Amino acid sequence: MAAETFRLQKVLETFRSSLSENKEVYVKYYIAGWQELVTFMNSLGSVFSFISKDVVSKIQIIENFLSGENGSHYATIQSMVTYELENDLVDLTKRGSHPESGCRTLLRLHRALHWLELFLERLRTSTEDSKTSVMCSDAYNESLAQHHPWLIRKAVGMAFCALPGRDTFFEVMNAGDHTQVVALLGESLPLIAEVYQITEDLYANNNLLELP
Ligand SMILES: CCCCCCCC/C=C\CCCCCCCC(=O)N[C@@H](COP(=O)(O)O)[C@H](O)/C=C/CCCCCCCCCCCCC
Repeated sequence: MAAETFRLQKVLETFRSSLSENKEVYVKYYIAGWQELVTFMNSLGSVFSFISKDVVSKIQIIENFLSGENGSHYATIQSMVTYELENDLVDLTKRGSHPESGCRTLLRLHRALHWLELFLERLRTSTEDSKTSVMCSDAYNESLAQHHPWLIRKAVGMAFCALPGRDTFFEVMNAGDHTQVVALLGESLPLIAEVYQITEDLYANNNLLELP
């Protein structure tokens, strides 16, 4: 079977589809957006496979909830939070009988979405001599790093050194020439930021931002 081709346009479409009219976030499209990003990361080589495996396992956990008998409660992030909290399905302070709740699993992807937003904004405004490894690690240090232990931070730091240059990145995004990629990034970023902010507010209002 031919490997799936990444297109930045598809990421834009899935995150756009994830927002309902009343600004709820559809879980199905949220994880479809992540699936697209995994395709991108897989095309960068096996040095990133420990990262994509983690994302894939989190996507799988959420997909299992979605296709399970209580799947309808997982239609949006909002309904998932209500359902899991009302039914005591979330380990709130320490890991216990619900170590892989939907809320906790999605929180890990949510934090990573912040990294993505910061990184893509750097990429959008970068110049020819900007280094993807520096943009990536600056964005990482400002976001995800504070949630990762030393060992993971070290491994991630090493993986960043293997990142291809800016030109290759733009090429793999598969969205035309540099000007077109920059324009599409400009279109995608507000959507990603909106999805991020809606989720952040929801989690903050329910004291879920530090789930173990
Ligand atoms: C539009 C295309 C351009 C950019 C495309 C980028 C594609 C990026 C795809 C995925 C990004 C990484 C997502 C990482 C999710 C990490 C979730 C997490 O924090 N997991 C940790 C905690 O989970 P639990 O143990 O509590 O269950 C887990 O311990 C982490 C394991 C692996 C390390 C994760 C490192 C994240 C680094 C982020 C930068 C990735 C750079 C990719 C390069 C393109």
